[in-house]
Amino acid sequence: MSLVLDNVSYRYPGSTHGLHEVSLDVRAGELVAVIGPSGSGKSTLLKLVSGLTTGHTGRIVFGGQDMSAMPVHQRRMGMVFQNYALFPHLSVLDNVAYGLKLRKVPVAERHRRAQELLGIVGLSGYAQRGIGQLSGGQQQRVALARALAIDPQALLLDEPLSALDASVRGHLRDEIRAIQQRFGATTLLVTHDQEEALVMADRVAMLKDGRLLQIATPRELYEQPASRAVAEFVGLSTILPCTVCAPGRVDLGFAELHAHTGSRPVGTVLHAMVRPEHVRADPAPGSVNRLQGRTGAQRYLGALTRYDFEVPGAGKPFLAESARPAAEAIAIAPEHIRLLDL
Ligand SMILES: Nc1ncnc2c1ncn2[C@@H]1O[C@H](COP(=O)(O)OP(=O)(O)OP(=O)(O)O)[C@@H](O)[C@H]1O
Repeated sequence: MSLVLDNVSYRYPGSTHGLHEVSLDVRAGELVAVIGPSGSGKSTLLKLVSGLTTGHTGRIVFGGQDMSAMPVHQRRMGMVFQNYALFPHLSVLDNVAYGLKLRKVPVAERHRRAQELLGIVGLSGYAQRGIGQLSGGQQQRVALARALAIDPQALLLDEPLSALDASVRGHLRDEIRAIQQRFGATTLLVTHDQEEALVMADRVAMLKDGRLLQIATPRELYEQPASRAVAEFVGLSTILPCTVCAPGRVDLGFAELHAHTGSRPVGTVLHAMVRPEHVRADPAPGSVNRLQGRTGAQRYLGALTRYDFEVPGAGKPFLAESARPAAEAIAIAPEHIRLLDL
């Protein structure tokens, strides 16, 4: 079932913070990751969809039905939060079966279903354990099994992996994605981990100051950010102010470069963005967009070295990545200069 937010706004009582005119459309079975700086409204968005927070304007429509007046437990949405919110006094099995008990499913049936889900999340032998006897990763799986037990039509995941260390996180991330696809659950995933968003999501929605800046596939978001705020938040880049000085050319003050200026008239002021992997080291003399300078700070990353390349007059270095740092010059192909309108 698809989830549609249509011009949704919410303000916390007595404050100006919240969500401002957010419209987005999550297709049936799609996983949309919600990213953005701290305080941008990610959790607020999820709480409004879940019904834990009420009082928005605009419409939240799930499966064609307006959810505004529907109580939380009728929404058939499975939720997993950062702190798991498991019941410490209940066994693993009873935690997973909890939502079914609320829905008055008979005991034998709910235990059967809970066992089945524990199998799916890889915890078959743990049904009778207490929550305190589980690792963080195992607790996270219980939370996921509990969310899935009610056969949800939507999954709302708020930083579900943030408490886990990197190796468990990577593994569980793949598992959550596989389970989500298997269940075909329409999913919103809040994360502050960009890599998690890019790897797991069909599309990524970026919020800032309670507003939706862009929703796009991970590739589009990285390669074609719609604004400077998105470009700065997603991945590494060098962003410099520039002016269109002729069709197909921009003036950065210290150099003129060939770039795809499109229909922008001469004199347009904007920003040029370059990703580090698109900075070519030591191009032949006479190459297009060749810039002379010197390599500054270097960080060895194994297969690659990430380094600063200082071009006189640029004001800040170009961030570059290549097998070996440039000795005296770099070049950036015109198609790799992304122009961002102000
Ligand atoms: N109960 C509340 N009362 C007033 N303001 C709140 C309340 N909860 C959150 N806010 C404010 O609303 C804004 C959005 O908060 P929200 O928790 O949605 O952000 P977030 O993007 O999830 O942040 P984080 O990444 O830090 O978890 C913030 O400015 C926050 O301070």
